[in-house]
Amino acid sequence: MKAITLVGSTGSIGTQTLDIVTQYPDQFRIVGLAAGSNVEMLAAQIRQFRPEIAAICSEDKLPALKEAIIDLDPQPILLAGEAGVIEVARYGDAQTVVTGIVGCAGLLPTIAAIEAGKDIALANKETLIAGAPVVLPLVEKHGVKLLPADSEHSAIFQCLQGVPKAGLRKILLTASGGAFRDWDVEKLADVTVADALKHPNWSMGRKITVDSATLMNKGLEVIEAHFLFGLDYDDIEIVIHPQSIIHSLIELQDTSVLAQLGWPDMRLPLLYALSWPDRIYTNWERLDLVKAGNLTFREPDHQKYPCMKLAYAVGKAGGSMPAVLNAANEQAVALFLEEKIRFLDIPRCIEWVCDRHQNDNRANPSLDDILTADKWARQEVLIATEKLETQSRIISLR
Ligand SMILES: NC(=O)c1ccc[n+]([C@@H]2O[C@H](COP(=O)([O-])OP(=O)(O)OC[C@H]3O[C@@H](n4cnc5c(N)ncnc54)[C@H](OP(=O)(O)O)[C@@H]3O)[C@@H](O)[C@H]2O)c1
Ligand SMILES: C[C@](O)(CO)[C@H](O)COP(=O)(O)O
Ligand SMILES: [Mn+2]
Repeated sequence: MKAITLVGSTGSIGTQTLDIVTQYPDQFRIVGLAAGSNVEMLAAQIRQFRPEIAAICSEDKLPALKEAIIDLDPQPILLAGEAGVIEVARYGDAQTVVTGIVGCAGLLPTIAAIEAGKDIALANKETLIAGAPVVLPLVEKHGVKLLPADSEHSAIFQCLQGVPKAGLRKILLTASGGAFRDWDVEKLADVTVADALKHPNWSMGRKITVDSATLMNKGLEVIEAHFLFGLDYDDIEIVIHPQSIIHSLIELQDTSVLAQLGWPDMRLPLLYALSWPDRIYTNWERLDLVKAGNLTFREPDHQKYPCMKLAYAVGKAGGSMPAVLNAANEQAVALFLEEKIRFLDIPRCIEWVCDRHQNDNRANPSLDDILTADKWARQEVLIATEKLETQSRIISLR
């Protein structure tokens, strides 16, 4: 029985992970749960999974959480705030921590889990994109496993089983193309939040769904793949695959290509991150290639979606620049979701902020450097939106 802790338990990744635990009570048990502010759902999860410890980040929600489970005996340890979430991440005999927190908010809990010797089932990609210069050495130092749960990186990881490290030549990251893949570029100026949240294939949290629509999710995943698998950026390619059946591919030195296929269902990469190196039998719908139908592929449109090239350039720059890109994206997407900026302002703001960090890029950033860069970038986005508004200047996109 594997003991797991789940941070971000009330979100898309979190609830799908708990669906797995519910289906396999003989395989998994929950040690800790942590959420942001959804006190009702967290209370229900505590009641169902009876963790030893739980935390809610929004401190003002702690009294309501205590009240909601006051009848439980024994009581879990209940904590609040960022410190509480961090404590959950490092607590007890959990062997694996599933990182389902959205954004760079997942960085410190992930570091705490690694330092406590826990394997990481990595769904939260922002943690690695922003924090790799600190996270990867800690993974090495503490001898823990970093198991990819992002669907593409799980596909690559699955294909790599049994492949010698020197055998890998290229990674081919597939992309659905997001909500606007069939829209004319002229129409993107006026898209609404509701439009952007209509992902063609996956049901996900709001932030990542907008990232899929801007293709920044794919740009972030290029950086994620570089850090996870060590390939140069020029050997990581993006291919648009509208059906999201092939979850990515690897090309080997002899030009052979291996792929992992399945229905677009995040439970599969999550389950493999928890069961690796074993495989657990499921009664989930098997892939039916005839039912899946035609599998098509096309080149990414870098004119329509500048976020991908921006991410490649930032990844190659390295240092603290990926942390700046990530934070600027988080802030810009949040402003878009609040209907304070337009969809096309997202890449413009990010590029403006990254341009302004170039001379301050820290080649080997410490954790403090990363956190400082993150905070700076979020502030800079607010300045960028004013510039965009007042100067109505169209920043030339590369
Ligand atoms: N969803 C997918 O299919 C998918 C696939 C691949 C990778 N990912 C990655 O997985 C991560 C989560 O994505 P998601 O779609 O599950 O997001 P989501 O549905 O928005 O859920 C985010 C979770 O994080 C919690 N949270 C937010 N801020 C927090 C904080 N400061 N401390 C503790 N918990 C906090 C939220 O809590 P409350 O709701 O209680 O506020 C919620 O449980 C992202 O990094 C995403 O890129 C997601
Ligand atoms: C489900 C997924 O892994 C989230 O990262 C996938 O990447 C989303 O689809 P898209 O190809 O980025 O649109
Ligand atoms: Mn993905």
